[in-house]
Order: sequence, then structure tokens, then C-alpha cells
Amino acid sequence: MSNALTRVADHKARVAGLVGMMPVVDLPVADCLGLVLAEDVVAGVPLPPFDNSAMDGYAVRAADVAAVPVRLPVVEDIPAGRTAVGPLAPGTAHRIMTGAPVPSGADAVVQVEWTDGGTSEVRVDRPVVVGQNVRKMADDVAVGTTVLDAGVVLGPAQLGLAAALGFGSLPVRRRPRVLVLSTGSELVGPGVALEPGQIYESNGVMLAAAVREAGGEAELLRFVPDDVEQFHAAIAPRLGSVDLLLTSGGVSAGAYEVVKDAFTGRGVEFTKVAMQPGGPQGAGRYQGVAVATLPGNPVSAQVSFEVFIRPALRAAMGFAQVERPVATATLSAPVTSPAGRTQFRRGAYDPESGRVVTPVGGPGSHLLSALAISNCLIEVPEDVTELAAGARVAVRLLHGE
Ligand SMILES: Nc1nc2c(c(=O)[nH]1)N[C@H]1C(S)=C(S)[C@@H](COP(=O)(O)OP(=O)(O)OC[C@H]3O[C@@H](n4cnc5c(N)ncnc54)[C@H](O)[C@@H]3O)O[C@H]1N2
Ligand code: MOO
Ligand SMILES: [Mg+2]
Repeated sequence: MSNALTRVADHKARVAGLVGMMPVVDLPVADCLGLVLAEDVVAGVPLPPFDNSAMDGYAVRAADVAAVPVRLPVVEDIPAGRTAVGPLAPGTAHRIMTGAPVPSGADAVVQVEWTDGGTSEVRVDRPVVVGQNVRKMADDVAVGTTVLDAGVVLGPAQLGLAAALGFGSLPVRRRPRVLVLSTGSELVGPGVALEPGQIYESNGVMLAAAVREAGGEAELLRFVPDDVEQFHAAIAPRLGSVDLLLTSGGVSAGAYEVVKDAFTGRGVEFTKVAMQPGGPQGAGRYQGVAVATLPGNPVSAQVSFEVFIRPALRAAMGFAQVERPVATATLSAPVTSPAGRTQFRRGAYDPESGRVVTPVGGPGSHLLSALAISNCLIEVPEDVTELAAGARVAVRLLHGE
């Protein structure tokens, strides 16, 4: 048995190389939230598409209301959505609503509060200047303008703009499809009273959520027993439709290591990475499909996802920023760390009160409740075995980009 450890950076590079760039597809605008735009978006219509009123009131010629009060006959009523409106004759007014087209001949709108609100005749009490309360055509966007650059991450405002310009779909890099598979004959589902030796399955739920949070699509198989035949039977029908097979469990040094047994010598390389938690890892390609095998201990699985899988999925989706934000913080309590391994300790980071980070729980990779109340991973470098309270450390924030 070899004791050589794989460097974190080397395993990371290996995983990153497995999942290729996702293809560009046209998706309905409403489904593009959080995706990366693949081509520039160029305006084919102006915004606004026509001169329209910014106020509920009366379209007038400013010259006709220069001396107030003045009474004008109300000739037309123009709600938003009316398309054919005759021109405004001098000395008259058209009642007009916000967003309705300003008739030719009118050069301003008097808001209703500055009038008596009449419907056949209106008394205007205050003058307006030319252009007042008129939103000019193309004021916001001229035809031919590049309004969104390829590479931008599509958020609500970007999707709103595309919709306003009449786009029904946008070219984006699609979400990677990840088959999340939990192995372990001890795993059962909710609603079952636990027999001694059984546990409720949790890695699958956690990893599928992590895939979705990263922007991917997850299909979840939660209860694959430690049996190579059943493992192959579970994955075989699904391999053709996934971009990544992500397993948990069955990769360590014991007997019944189902994932190791199923994939050894078949394109997946198993190794021990110089990190804690998350030591035992595997990565490769099985029947052409990218495979990453995470260790079964829940904290190990989740930390491995953060370190190796999330950046790979983000890169495949075309994000420029694939890593979580990293801050420098002051440790509130000492920590110890194994020699020769990067330790990722769970922490509670308080960005407000002096950027202090407090280690949460111990280093044990079964301590799921500590993970659930942490918001960062404290990174203790490979060559460091002890850090005193007050030491400056890098913390990898578990929320945001
Ligand atoms: N002799 C050695 N034993 C172990 C070593 C080692 O180097 N030598 N490494 C330890 C480390 S570190 C880890 S991490 C684990 C990894 O083991 P496996 O990947 O084979 O995982 P399992 O044995 O299947 O499970 C480990 C642990 O996690 C629980 N588990 C598994 N799947 C789930 C799930 N879906 N939901 C909730 N909990 C799960 C499982 O019941 C075990 O308790 O190996 C160490 N051993
Ligand atoms: O790597 Mo194991 O992941 O330390 O518990
Ligand atoms: Mg197992």
C-alpha cells in the first residue's frame, strides 16, 4: 500500500479537467436565472419603443399652458395599450395615462394633480416645459446597442432587460447534470425506525442540494447497497444522460468498498489527498462519463464537494469566478491540525466584529451539526500543526461567489 498523499491542488486540477465546458443552448429567458450568457445581447428594438407619458395627466403643447389657469377641451382619452391615436390639435388636450403613447403634436404632459381632472374639458393650473413628463423613444436603449456582454451572469435585472427587448430565449451554457449516488447498506430513508447499525441517509440530500446551489441539476439515488452488481445496475441506465457521476462512501481502506471495487481498473483512480477531512478520493472517467467519488463521512463529503466539485461545476458553466470568496480572519481559539495535510475546520466567521472566526465543533468528520451552524471553512495549511488564538487565518466563506 502506498502512503504517498496527493496534493490538494493536484486532485483539484484532475477533477476540474474531467467536466468539460457545458454546451451553449437557447433557454427560455425565465429559466436563465444564474446562468452565464454565451453571446452578446444586442437590442433589436429601442427602449422605450415610443414616446410615452411618465405621468397620469394630460398631453398638451407646453405653449398652450404657459399662462395659467387655462381651460382646454379634452379631445381624446389615451390609456396605456392604446395603439392608434390621432394628433393633438393646438389649443386642446388629450387625457393620457402613464405608459401611453404621447400623440404627435403634444410636447409635454401635465400631471393630473396640477389640473381639475376634467374629462371633457380640463383646467390646467400650472405650466409645464417642453419635454416635461415625456419619456422619449430610445431614451434607455437605442437599436443596435449591446446591452449585455457574453460572460455576464444573468440575474433578475438582466433577465428583465432581455424580456423588455422582446427576447423569448437566451443563449446560455446549460446546467451540468449530476447523478448523485449514496452507497451504504446501512442507509435507510425517513419514516423507518432505525435498527441498530442503520442510519438515515443524509449525504445524498446534502450533495444534491450542493449541486443545485452551485447551479447544476441533480438526480439523486440515495440507497445503493454495498454490492458491486447492484451499484452497476443503478448507474448503467443513467450514464448516458449525465455530465458527472458523484458518489459518496465506499472508497476507503476496508472490505466492502463498493465504489472502489466497481471502478478500480476501469478508468477511475483512487487516492488519498493531503487534506482533512476528505482524505480518500477518486476521480476519472468510466465509460466516457466523468466520475468523482467522495468519502462517506458526511463532513468529508461536503468539504470535498466545496474544495473539488463546486469549482469544477462552476468552471463548466462558464463562470469567471469559480471559487468562493476567501477572507482573512483572526482565530478566537487555538486549533491543531495533522502534519502534512491541509485542514478545513468548520468555523463561524463574523465579518462585523473585527473579522473573528470561531472554530465550531472538533475536527471529526462525522460532526454534521457543527457543519450546519458554520458559515466558513478555516484553512490550516499543510505545514502548520498548531495555531494559537489570535492567529491570522484564511477562511473560505460558504455563501456567495
Ligand atoms: N483503515 C482505514 N479506515 C479509514 C480510513 C483510512 O485511511 N484507513 N479513512 C477514514 C476516512 S478519513 C474516511 S473519510 C472514511 C471514508 O470511508 P468511505 O468513503 O469508504 O465511506 P463509508 O465507509 O462508506 O462511510 C463512512 C461513514 O460515513 C457514513 N455514511 C456513508 N454514506 C452516508 C450517507 N449517504 N449518509 C450518511 N452517512 C453516510 C457511514 O455510515 C460511515 O459512518 O473512511 C475512514 N476509514
Ligand atoms: O478524510 Mo476523512 O474525510 O478525514 O474523515
Ligand atoms: Mg459505506
